[in-house]
Amino acid sequence: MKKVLTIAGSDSSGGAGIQADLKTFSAHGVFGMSVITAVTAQNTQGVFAVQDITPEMIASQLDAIFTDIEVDAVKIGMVSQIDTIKVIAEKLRQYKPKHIVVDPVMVSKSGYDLLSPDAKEALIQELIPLATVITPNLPEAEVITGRNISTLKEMEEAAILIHSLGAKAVLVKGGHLEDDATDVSYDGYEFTYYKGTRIATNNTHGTGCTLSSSITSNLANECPLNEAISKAKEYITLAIQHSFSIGKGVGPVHHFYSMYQKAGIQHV
Ligand SMILES: Nc1ncnc2c1ncn2[C@@H]1O[C@H](COP(=O)(O)OP(=O)(O)O)[C@@H](O)[C@H]1O
Ligand SMILES: Cc1ncc(COP(=O)(O)O)c(N)n1
Repeated sequence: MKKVLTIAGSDSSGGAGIQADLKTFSAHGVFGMSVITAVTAQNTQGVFAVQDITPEMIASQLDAIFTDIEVDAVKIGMVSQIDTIKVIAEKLRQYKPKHIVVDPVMVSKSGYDLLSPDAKEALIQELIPLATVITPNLPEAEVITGRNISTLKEMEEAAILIHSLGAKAVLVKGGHLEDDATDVSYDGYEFTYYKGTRIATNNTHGTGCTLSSSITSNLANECPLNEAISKAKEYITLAIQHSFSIGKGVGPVHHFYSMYQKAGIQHV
């Protein structure tokens, strides 16, 4: 079985972060491991508190995994602080995993800063050059490039700029577009479009975490990048189609829809 690692924050409500990543890994038949960077007190309505894990403890978690287990692919999510970013980058440069998917998480859907505003530059300088693929949503791509982005053409231009910062490939996600939820990737040679019609639902908590974890699983399973992304797009689309309401706010996506269908288990 392939072994994949998420380096991310914990979401107590289970819709995003580490919890979404581990559910996605299980649904893809890969063995999931986690390095927790921060603990959030969070639900479907918002983020209420964050406690960052110390850089020393993050380094220890990474050492424990990499000195013992061969990791097939890594995904990076919420990284919170400058020192968190620095220690992760240092350890990944040391251990050199084959695939690194960077989801540059900045602000939660509920509007809370999950990345300290002063850490944006560190994320750009330290993590982008390590990325097999980086998966910004539109607001994140705007922060990284310093440009307004609202059209497919502007998404392509942003992808070129972010690629020039050192990522091997860039996937600009269109979840925040006005109409279709189409994503665009650029690998330095060509653009690829991953078309998606917008699903009318409020339950999109953790969509970005899920998409990047699905790409990570597919890369671990030796899919070429474009195939890893297009399969992940199919997975997130199905997961959003079968998303459901828990609590009073933005609900989670459904990770196990196909598995439950095959097993004849009645799903929500
Ligand atoms: N309402 C929706 N209908 C269909 N696909 C969506 C919807 N919202 C997001 N997506 C897709 O989910 C994935 C995550 O995108 P996005 O929501 O932009 O990321 P983030 O969670 O980082 O903000 C992308 O593939 C995007 O196109
Ligand atoms: C710990 C953690 N990591 C990532 C997200 C982003 O997810 P979303 O954009 O759906 O709020 C989150 N809310 N919490």
